[in-house]
Amino acid sequence: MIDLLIEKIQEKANPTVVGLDPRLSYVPEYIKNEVYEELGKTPAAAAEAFYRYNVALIDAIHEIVPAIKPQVAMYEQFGGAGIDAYIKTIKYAKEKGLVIIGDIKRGDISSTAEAYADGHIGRVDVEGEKFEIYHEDSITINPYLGYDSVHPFIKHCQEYNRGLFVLVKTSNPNSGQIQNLDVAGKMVYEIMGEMVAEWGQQVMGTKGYSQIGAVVGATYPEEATKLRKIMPNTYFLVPGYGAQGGTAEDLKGCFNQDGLGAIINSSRGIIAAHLKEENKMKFSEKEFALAARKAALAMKKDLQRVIG
Ligand SMILES: O=C(O)c1cc(=O)[nH]c(=O)n1[C@@H]1O[C@H](COP(=O)(O)O)[C@@H](O)[C@H]1O
Repeated sequence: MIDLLIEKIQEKANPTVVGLDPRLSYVPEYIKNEVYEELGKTPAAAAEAFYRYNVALIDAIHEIVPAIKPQVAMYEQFGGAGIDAYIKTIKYAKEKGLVIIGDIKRGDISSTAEAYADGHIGRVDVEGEKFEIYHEDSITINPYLGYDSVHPFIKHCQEYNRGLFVLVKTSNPNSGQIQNLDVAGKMVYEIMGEMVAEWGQQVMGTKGYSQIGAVVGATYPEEATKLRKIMPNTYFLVPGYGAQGGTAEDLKGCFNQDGLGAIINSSRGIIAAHLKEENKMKFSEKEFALAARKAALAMKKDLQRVIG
């Protein structure tokens, strides 16, 4: 997965991942009206609205960005239909050549982690027949239960050429409550960074980076710079740019000298660009995907300032 991700980043000259975190309030009225007519005002209609919205967004951005990151909570809140919309979105994006980072943030004891790993980045077994269910190229996981909870995922990265992005230093305001605790002279996030770097050595790709990446928030540039040194061969998935206040300047420390090492996420900043005050007059309701495309192009340009 990591080699493919790097290839796509280089091909598009753009280290951006678009977060597909749909909300009904972002979906234009004409799409909602269509699905409500077909399915009523139901969870199934909400899920179908998300799918149609995503298809238009993917059509508009797939030539600009290398990857998407669908956030599973947005879909699974609507039950089975929501999960179907999540899977259909992934299949559609893969047909368009995009790399998929499934933002599922799983973490549990080893036997349960195996089931998550089988379903998301491996195969499920039904009486000896193997099935691939979600088709993500990589997923996010929460490592704070320790190595036995992470190992089943690493095994699948080896077996199926998949990737992980492991939460190390998250972007949210309270992330320091635990992640910045000082433990014998080191911060918890630094210790986690060391562990992730070490785990990653088991599954190195061919371009100097591991299949095991790390989530490092754009909102904590100092921590990101420290982690870059602790984890030279680890790709960073960096959320927090845009809507959460992270700027291109804050991202400098996330990249290596080779201009690689980080992929920057923006969700609301791209997929809800049509709702920004300054865009409301520029784009009609039907042009929401064009607004997203313009936002993705603006982000690409902004990032080029820091990586050259
Ligand atoms: O793992 C993540 O993707 C993630 C980790 C983190 O530390 N902070 C964070 O915001 N995220 C996700 O990144 C996305 C950020 O969305 P925007 O703030 O709208 O760009 C959401 O899907 C979050 O769940």
